[in-house]
Amino acid sequence: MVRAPDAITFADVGQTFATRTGPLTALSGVDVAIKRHEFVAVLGPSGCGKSTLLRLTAGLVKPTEGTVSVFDMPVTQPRDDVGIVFQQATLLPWANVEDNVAFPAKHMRGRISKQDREVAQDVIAKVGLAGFEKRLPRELSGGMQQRVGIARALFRNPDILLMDEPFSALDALTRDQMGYELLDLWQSSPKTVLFITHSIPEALLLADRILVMSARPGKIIADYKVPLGRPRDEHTLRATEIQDLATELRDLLIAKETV
Ligand SMILES: Nc1ncnc2c1ncn2[C@@H]1O[C@H](COP(=O)(O)OP(=O)(O)OP(=O)(O)O)[C@@H](O)[C@H]1O
Repeated sequence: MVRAPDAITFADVGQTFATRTGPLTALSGVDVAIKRHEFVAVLGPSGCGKSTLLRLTAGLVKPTEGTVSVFDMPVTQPRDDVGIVFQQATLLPWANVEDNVAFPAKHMRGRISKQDREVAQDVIAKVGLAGFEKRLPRELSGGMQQRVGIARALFRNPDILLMDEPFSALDALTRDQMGYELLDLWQSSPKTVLFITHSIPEALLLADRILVMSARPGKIIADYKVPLGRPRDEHTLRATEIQDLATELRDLLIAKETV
C-alpha cells in the first residue's frame, strides 16, 4: 500500500544562530512527523525554539542540521501551501481589510484581480468579518485584526497553517471565542495546524496532539495524544482525564523551566 506522506517532518533538525556573543543553539535533535490534517499544539519554556520550528517549516530559516520536509519535499524556500499567523496581526495600516487579506496576491503578482477579491471576501466571511471589507485596521478591535490575520493566512487555501501564539495578545474572553471559531474553521475546512501556545487549557481544547519542548536547546521531550473527541466546547476541559493531563503537563513544564 502506498503511504500517504506526512504533512510536516523534522528529521534530526538542529538550528544554531550566529550571534554577537557567539553561536547560540536554539534547537537540537528535533525528530517528529505530523500527519496531514492533524492539529498539533507545541508547549515549552520561553526561548526554547518554538517560533524557530515554525519559521523552519515556513522556509523562512534554513536548518543548520537535519531536514525539514513538507509532504516529503525538503523545505528550501517559502511555500504557497503554508499560511502563517503571528501573535500580532501585522496588517498594512493604510490598506483596508480586503486589500490586507489579498496582499499575498499583490506580493506575488503585483496586483489584486477580481477573482482574488472574491476569494478574499469569502475568507473574510469565514472569519466572521463580512461587512468589514472596506474598514482600515485602526477601525477594528484587536480580535478583529487577528481575524484579518487569519483570513490572510487562509487566502491561498494552504494545507498547512502555522500559528505562533495567535491569541495571546487578546483578552481572555475574546481568546476563548477565537479558539472555538478556529475549531469551527478547522472542522469545516481541515488543515494541518502547528499551534504554539503557552496556555495548557488552550492546547488541550484545540489539539489532537501536544508536543512539549525542553529548555534551550529545544528538543521534543513529550508527545501526548489528547484523549478527547470532537466537536469540543466549554464543557470539554472538565473531564477528569483532561484535568489529570493538564496537571501532568504543568508539572513537566515547571520542571523544564528550571532546567
Ligand atoms: N535570527 C536569530 N538570530 C539569533 N538568535 C535567534 C534568532 N532567532 C531566534 N534566536 C534565538 O533562538 C532562541 C529560540 O528562539 P524562539 O523565538 O524560537 O523561541 P520561543 O520558544 O518561540 O520563545 P518565546 O516562547 O519566548 O516566544 C532564543 O534564544 C532566541 O533569542
